[in-house]
Amino acid sequence: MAKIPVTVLVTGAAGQIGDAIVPMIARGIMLGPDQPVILHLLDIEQAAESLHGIRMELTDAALPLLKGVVATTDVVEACKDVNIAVMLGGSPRKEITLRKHMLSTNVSIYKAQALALEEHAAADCKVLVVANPANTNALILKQFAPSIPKKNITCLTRLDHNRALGQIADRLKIHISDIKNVIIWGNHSTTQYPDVNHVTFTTRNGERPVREHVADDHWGHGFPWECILMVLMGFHLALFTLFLLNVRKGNGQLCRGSRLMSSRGQ
Ligand SMILES: NC(=O)c1ccc[n+]([C@@H]2O[C@H](COP(=O)([O-])OP(=O)(O)OC[C@H]3O[C@@H](n4cnc5c(N)ncnc54)[C@H](O)[C@@H]3O)[C@@H](O)[C@H]2O)c1
Ligand SMILES: O=C(O)C[C@H](O)C(=O)O
Repeated sequence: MAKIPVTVLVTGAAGQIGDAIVPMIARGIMLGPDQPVILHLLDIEQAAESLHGIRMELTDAALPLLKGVVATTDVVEACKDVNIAVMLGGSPRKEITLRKHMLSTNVSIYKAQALALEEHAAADCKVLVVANPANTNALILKQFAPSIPKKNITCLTRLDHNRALGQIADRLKIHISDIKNVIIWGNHSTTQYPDVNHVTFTTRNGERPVREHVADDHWGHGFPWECILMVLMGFHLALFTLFLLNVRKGNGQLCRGSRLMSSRGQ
């Protein structure tokens, strides 16, 4: 028997991440190949044309699992009967800002959207907050949508763990599947502590501690500020300071410029 469609809200659907994940949700990548979906796409007036374009692309694709699309700039219409909300809407971080600098803009957006979800979404709605500061936005959402069970509200912070894995793999020229015991303490901000103290990686001779290995080689040459850090702090400490900074701030994105500031495709 065919399953009942699940209504999925994507806020900020016309943005970079929305553009990438909306077709994935419509193709069953999020909920499975036999789960029909109805998509509710929300964005602001300034993005209405892009939103319309996304809707037209979904129509053109004639996706078998897609049972309906509501593309709107009206938060109440967007939140009606929603079972799952993926919250991307908000301002992204620019090159010189930190995630906490997005508080004033994004928190007011999350308050309004929480009130609409509280009133119009399904009682057992599940919410994933992505827009930054993701953990604070999730907290605001919980405060202003008290009838949504707390355990149903989460925010995306796995990126920090993946980023740490990627940095270590890149550094040691190994695959991420060979790395164990990365820990991220704290939240998705510059106050987090990506902890490599217990990290090991697989070698032909068994498990080796990462800290022991990186102390031996010559990483960091060619970047003047890294060399300065190394002189000031000593090689080993500087190495891990750079690792901390890279994971906390997502420096790869800083290199790619403000248009690609957030992590589309990561
Ligand atoms: N938590 C994480 O790991 C993580 C990873 C990547 C990106 N992010 C965050 O996700 C968010 C989206 O990233 P992006 O690259 O798609 O940004 P983007 O700027 O390309 O897209 C954001 C979209 O939100 C829309 N928007 C703004 N205000 C809105 C509102 N009130 N209601 C509905 N939509 C609104 C914008 O018009 C835009 O289309 C950013 O806040 C970014 O910092 C978080
Ligand atoms: O840092 C950002 O603003 C986007 C995302 O949260 C990231 O860590 O890459």
